[in-house]
Amino acid sequence: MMHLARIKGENFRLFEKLDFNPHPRVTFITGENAAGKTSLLESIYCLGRAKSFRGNGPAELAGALGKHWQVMAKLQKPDAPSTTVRVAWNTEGTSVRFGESTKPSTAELVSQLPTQIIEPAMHRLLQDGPSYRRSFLDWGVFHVEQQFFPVWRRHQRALKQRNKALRLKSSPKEILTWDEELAGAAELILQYRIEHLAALKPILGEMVTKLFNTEDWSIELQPGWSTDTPYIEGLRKNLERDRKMGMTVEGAHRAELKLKLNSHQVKNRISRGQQKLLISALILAQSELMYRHTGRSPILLVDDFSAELATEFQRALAGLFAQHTGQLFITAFERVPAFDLLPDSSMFHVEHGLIREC
Ligand SMILES: Nc1ncnc2c1ncn2[C@@H]1O[C@H](COP(=O)(O)OP(=O)(O)OP(=O)(O)O)[C@@H](O)[C@H]1O
Repeated sequence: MMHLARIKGENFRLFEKLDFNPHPRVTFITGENAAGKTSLLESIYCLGRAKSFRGNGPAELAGALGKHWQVMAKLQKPDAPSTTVRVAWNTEGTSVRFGESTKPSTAELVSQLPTQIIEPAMHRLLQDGPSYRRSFLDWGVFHVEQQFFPVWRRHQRALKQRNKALRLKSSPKEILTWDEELAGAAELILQYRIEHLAALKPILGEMVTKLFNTEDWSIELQPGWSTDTPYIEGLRKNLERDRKMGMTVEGAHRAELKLKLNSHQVKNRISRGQQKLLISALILAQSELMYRHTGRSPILLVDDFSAELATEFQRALAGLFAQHTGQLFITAFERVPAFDLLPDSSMFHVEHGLIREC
């Protein structure tokens, strides 16, 4: 399986220098508070996404040595020469290098080095607004369906233009010029999302049934508009409302995923520990689907493994991770017995921005 074979960094947060050889399967990273565990995962995330997952701009990631940082890794693929990936920042901006390609687009990088993170702030995926669930869904569709990205981009462009025309109170004729493109893309996005969810359901179902000991669960897509009629008809029918609101009220950009467990919306009912298991199951199910479709698995970063979980849930989570076919990086304060369920692994310890193998 594709994996990162050597990771090096410079001046990345508290790491003046970073250089270690992770395990092709599972790398555990332990350390005290503020030792640098999350920063280490963040550096790997930057390699795959060219940005942080903590919502910080690139300048925030620069350490004490000045206004620059870089992260590099050797990406090893089965039966192929390794590729060097490098993401760097200085005051002129962020630059990315992927093998021979010196200016890959973010979409290219994301598709070449799929990376996912499970971290404490992810409870938003279940608790907060629909945009988090849409991003989750679309991440999976993007990696499984090659045609999705150009359609999604077309959709974003048409939506932006139509909304601009609505905001500027343009004439109905001008607004209508965007409808066909927007509607065509939105209908396709809906189809891709429906197909993805149908393929995801059985994989997720197996995980959820095992974790929660129930078959009473559901995941449902709300398309974002009333699908009784084609989207384009809705756009035309609701033109006056959209003009009044200054935006396109309905559409694929309003889609929502509804999750229920034991007949209740998960948002209102489940504990923090259960949320963590469910979010992990969602991400692992998508990873498995990606593996079945493309033969590739994402690199999975797991921050603060034990947080919110007592022993039994820790074992359940480790059991889930044991099914992951891709590379895993897992941080925790200390080694816990559940790690024994992932024996094909290496253990590292971080302290004040230094990493050493244990
Ligand atoms: N740009 C930066 N330059 C130098 N140090 C930084 C920078 N950004 C953050 N730090 C420091 O790095 C330290 C490590 O933070 P990090 O979040 O990686 O720790 P952690 O091991 O995940 O801790 P916890 O388990 O408490 O979440 C913090 O003390 C933080 O102040």
